[in-house]
Amino acid sequence: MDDAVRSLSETRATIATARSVVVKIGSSALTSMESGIDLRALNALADAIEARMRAGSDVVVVSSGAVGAGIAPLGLTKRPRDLATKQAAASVGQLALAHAWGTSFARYGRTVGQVLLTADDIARRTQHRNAQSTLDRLRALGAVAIVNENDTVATTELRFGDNDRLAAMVAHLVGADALVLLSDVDGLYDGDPRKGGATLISEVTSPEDLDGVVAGSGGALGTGGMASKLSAARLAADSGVPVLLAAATDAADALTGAGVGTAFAARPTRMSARKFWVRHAADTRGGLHLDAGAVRAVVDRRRSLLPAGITGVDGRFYGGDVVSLFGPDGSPVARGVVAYDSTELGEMLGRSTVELPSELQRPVVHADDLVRL
Ligand SMILES: Nc1ncnc2c1ncn2[C@@H]1O[C@H](COP(=O)(O)OP(=O)(O)O)[C@@H](O)[C@H]1O
Ligand SMILES: N[C@@H](CCC(=O)OP(=O)(O)O)C(=O)O
Repeated sequence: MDDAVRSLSETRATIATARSVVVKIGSSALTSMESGIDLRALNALADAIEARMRAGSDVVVVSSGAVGAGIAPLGLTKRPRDLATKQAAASVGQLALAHAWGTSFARYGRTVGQVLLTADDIARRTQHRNAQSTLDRLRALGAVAIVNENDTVATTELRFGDNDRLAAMVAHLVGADALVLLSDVDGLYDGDPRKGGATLISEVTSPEDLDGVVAGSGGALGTGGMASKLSAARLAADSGVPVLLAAATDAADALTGAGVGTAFAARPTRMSARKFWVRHAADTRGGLHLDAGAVRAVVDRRRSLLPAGITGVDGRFYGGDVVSLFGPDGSPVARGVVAYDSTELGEMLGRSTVELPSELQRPVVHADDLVRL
């Protein structure tokens, strides 16, 4: 480890030396309303990413900017608000964006592959695994994956909502050691920096560091603003991936030394892929209502859920689906993979395991498939 890395905090040193990195670039840093893609900015980003790859890291790029890149070519003057025009702009812009990344990395003889994902792809376990294999294979072949949401097919319900969240999901999907969010702002401030008087926060190590922080909306081209970056940083950190939020114009510094921007510490142990999927990615198909004893067993004592503590079943689901678990007051306390169909559970409710036939004696939700909220 060189001296520069040694003098950084542990979180920054981890990001600076991470073997596998997801780099997310926001629309505001890559595109403008008047002229679409900013090729100079994109080339500078590709330079910084290529340098990091040559230093031995694998990099996956999550690139926003499809809608932003489609505005000028379609003769529009502002970011569209309605879904159909946004999707039309994205279809024009994504083509230009992927082409621009391809041309830029070609300067180094590096190939790029386009990976467009919807939230549904991450929520369904087989698609999730397929996306994982594609990203792994691209990496193994030395190509850079350029990931974006599949905007032209993602409907309101199936959207990630913002690419910060998508990037945090991808970081977990590829087992990244660090996530770098590059934007038009040089880090997290305690208030909206556009309003003046705000102070840069250099490091976030616990939720208390965010007390009093006002995360405002984004620019004219950005989607989620600072609130979505904070929630993505929390999601990544919660799953064991440290995050650096920095300005895209500082990409070279962010990717070589990690000495700029705001660093978010990760929790020490990485959540298993299965638990991450249950907690953050999977759609829930129904719910189980628990009595107070079952909530104590599942939440406090980390036990499996047995039929005796279940008082009600919501919705129709099948064994293997993810369901929500609710406490006696109706608030969600956990999520987990259910072992039985909703129709089977009806007769099992409230009964102790020994009273049930042997084929119904497995826990309803096994402790290994259960995440507390
Ligand atoms: N507390 C805050 N700290 C930093 N930036 C903030 C804050 N609140 C609001 N912002 C604004 O969030 C913007 C970045 O969000 P956004 O436009 O969605 O970026 P991107 O396109 O990179 O995803 C910045 O331009 C900044 O003005
Ligand atoms: N998928 C959209 C990006 C949406 C988005 O999250 O944008 P941003 O807040 O700039 O990261 C696009 O490419 O335009």
